[in-house]
Amino acid sequence: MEYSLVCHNLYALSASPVKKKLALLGIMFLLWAYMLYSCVGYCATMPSLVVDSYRVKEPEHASRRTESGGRADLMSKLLPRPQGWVDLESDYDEPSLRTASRDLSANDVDGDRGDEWEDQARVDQRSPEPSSLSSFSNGSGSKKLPQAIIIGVKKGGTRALLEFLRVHPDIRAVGAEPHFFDRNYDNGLEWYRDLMPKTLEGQITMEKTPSYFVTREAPARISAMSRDTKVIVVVRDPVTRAISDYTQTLSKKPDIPSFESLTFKNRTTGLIDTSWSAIQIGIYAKHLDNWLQYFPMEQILFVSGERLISDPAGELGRVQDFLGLKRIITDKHFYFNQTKGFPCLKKAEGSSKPHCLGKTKGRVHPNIDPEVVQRLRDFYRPFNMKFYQMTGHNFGWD
Ligand SMILES: Nc1ncnc2c1ncn2[C@@H]1O[C@H](COP(=O)(O)OS(=O)(=O)O)[C@@H](OP(=O)(O)O)[C@H]1O
Repeated sequence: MEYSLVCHNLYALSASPVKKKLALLGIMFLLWAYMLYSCVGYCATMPSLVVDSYRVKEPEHASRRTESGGRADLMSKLLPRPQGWVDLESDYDEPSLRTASRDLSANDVDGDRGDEWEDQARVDQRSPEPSSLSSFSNGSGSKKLPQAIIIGVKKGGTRALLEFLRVHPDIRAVGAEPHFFDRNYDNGLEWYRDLMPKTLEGQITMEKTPSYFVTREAPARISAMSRDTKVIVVVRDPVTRAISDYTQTLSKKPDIPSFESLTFKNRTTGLIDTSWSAIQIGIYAKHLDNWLQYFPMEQILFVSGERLISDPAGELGRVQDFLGLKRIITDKHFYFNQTKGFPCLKKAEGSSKPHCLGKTKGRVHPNIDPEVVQRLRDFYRPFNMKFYQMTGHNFGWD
């Protein structure tokens, strides 16, 4: 009886053209609802760190708007959450490097992020990456702990390296700095894993947090996660690095003392203040010593911050070899942008447009008294020599 009723209804439906259209509309609606449902699910699986960190920076009215507006919330779920082009700065100094009077950026954690909104706007317009798309369509891929980490050094060129590496189809990376092995270790490995993008078999998960290099506990913690983790250190002339570090702080706190006065404990005796983190970070040999207690040299790759600017493809070639990847990132990917004064990508990851790093990368440094620069060169020389010896590579800073 029921069966014949259904048959009858189906027959009636197929008989009338109006009803046919209605049925078609109904099917389309169901398909649309299914896609919407899948899309919300997909977006919800994207790592929330980047978005969350932006929320911190969102103006108050914006967050109020999101809290009150269910629609805005739904839209924010539907829009792709990008991982990339977060030119955030590393302005967190490891507590061990802080002193009450000398750490000028102690209250300045992530204080430079606002400068990068320009870049972020570009990210939001980018189409999802191919691997994201495949995850979207078949739900494949899973979040894995990173197999390779850029551990430093602050102001060495770590952002440039990570953004260049992301062009490689076999590398997926977190955009923001997780600071797991220094600040957020208590959150546990599952928290950390959850920040990672989904990867397919054979893809490498990466992150960069430049403060790890100077964090005493970091090597032991990373080794405890996996002894096989590959670590990459971008090193730069410690004197220029210190000035770059100071320039970053100065951009946020224009009233800080001069570089010259911060450099010395006592200007008359010429005694360098090694408790100032800007100076301390550049004693690479000392920090490396700590890493060598946990990692063999073969698992550490040193990238020259200088060569990353003068020959990005050359340095990227070495990094791809180190990671066991095919050399896909080559000269063809870069062009030198005269206005920026730095190499830029012809096509950023997931985009067809050229891209340079944001304005907090490649700042104009203040002029520093040449005598002070010379004094710092003399100070770093023995540490640099030791570092060249340890790494078997002369970086040419002296
Ligand atoms: N391609 C390209 N574009 C722009 N900037 C480049 C590039 N390659 C290297 N660099 C240098 O990177 C320096 C910033 O280093 P980091 O990204 O490690 O800084 S941070 O620690 O994450 O804040 C930044 O330092 P400053 O010049 O002192 O601003 C740059 O010199």
